Amino acid sequence: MSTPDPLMRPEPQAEDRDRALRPLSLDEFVGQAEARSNLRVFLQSARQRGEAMDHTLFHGPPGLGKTTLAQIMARELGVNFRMTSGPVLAKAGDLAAILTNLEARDVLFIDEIHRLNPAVEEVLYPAMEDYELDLVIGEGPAARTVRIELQPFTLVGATTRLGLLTTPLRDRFGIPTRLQFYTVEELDLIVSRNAAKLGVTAHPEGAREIARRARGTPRIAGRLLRRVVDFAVVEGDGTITRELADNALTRLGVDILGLDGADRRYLALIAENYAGGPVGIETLSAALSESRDALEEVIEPYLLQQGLIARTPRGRMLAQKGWTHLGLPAPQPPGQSTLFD
Ligand SMILES: Nc1ncnc2c1ncn2[C@@H]1O[C@H](COP(=O)(O)OP(=O)(O)OP(=O)(O)O)[C@@H](O)[C@H]1O
Ligand SMILES: [Mg+2]
Repeated sequence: MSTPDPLMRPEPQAEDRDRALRPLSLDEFVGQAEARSNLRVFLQSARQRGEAMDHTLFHGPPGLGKTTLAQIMARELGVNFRMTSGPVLAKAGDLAAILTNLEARDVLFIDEIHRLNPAVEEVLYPAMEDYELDLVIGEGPAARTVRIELQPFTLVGATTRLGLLTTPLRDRFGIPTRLQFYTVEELDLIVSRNAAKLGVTAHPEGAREIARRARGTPRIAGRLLRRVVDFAVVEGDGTITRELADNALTRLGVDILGLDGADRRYLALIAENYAGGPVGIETLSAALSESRDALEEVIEPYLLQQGLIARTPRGRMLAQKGWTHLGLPAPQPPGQSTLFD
């Protein structure tokens, strides 16, 4: 898959230094007000009853804080945090080994849980429901099943693709939680706090400019902040002013709505080659040389949320706001004519 603008792609990268900026408690975690206030209740209840918290599923676009919230849960529960991911668990035995090593009330985090192998998923069902593991020992006629009791634990799953989860797995999560894009105000607070953590001075309008152009995503806000700091250090006096942020972001190819080159190519393709659509996702994927998954998981959610495009049964369409953003006139709806034609 080609990702031409790594700066603006919200997926983690090897060079990601997100860790230093990661909030460690629910109080420090900005935004997601509804999810946060519910989690606060469930966490406290589990603590007071001395029981494992119910299994929790976080879903939503990349970089909105799923992994961060899972870590915060373990911390607030005062238990161990064990982390793995769907594609890593190749065999049922891999998961069994992890499950049997959990201590009472531990949090087991499975990232990309929609990519679990079906054989591994089967092991998860009784583990989630009854804290039991059915293991087959031996082969052929000598094979037998042994049941192993597990410590009660909390499974926290994360996925960018809720639709790809099987129904039985989805149904076993007592606390499904959707994460939303952040508002500019929330991102502003995150950027200001992160600037302080990095020891740089940001004017309020400077922080606001970065927030406005962070695509609703804290991971992108963190990454843009670091790049703007680079410009501030090298070309300014180390202070992030609005003008400096605006200049730096424009030079990085981030436009006033926070769209990057890949986003704009997506919009321009629908406008220029397909007269605004509708156009099918496979066609877009081929024309842009981006995988369908990348379009659906990374590019489209924000464009939809911003009202730049619309999803219809016949494909994607450019919305009025999309035409305006590209600086192009929207075509007249069929059957309507202007005064001059
Ligand atoms: N609410 C928040 N407040 C402050 N920083 C946040 C918040 N949410 C996320 N972040 C920052 O954004 C970065 C990305 O968050 P995180 O890794 O939790 O996203 P994710 O949803 O797990 O992404 P992915 O789907 O790619 O795994 C983290 O380093 C964290 O510092
Ligand atoms: Mg994550």
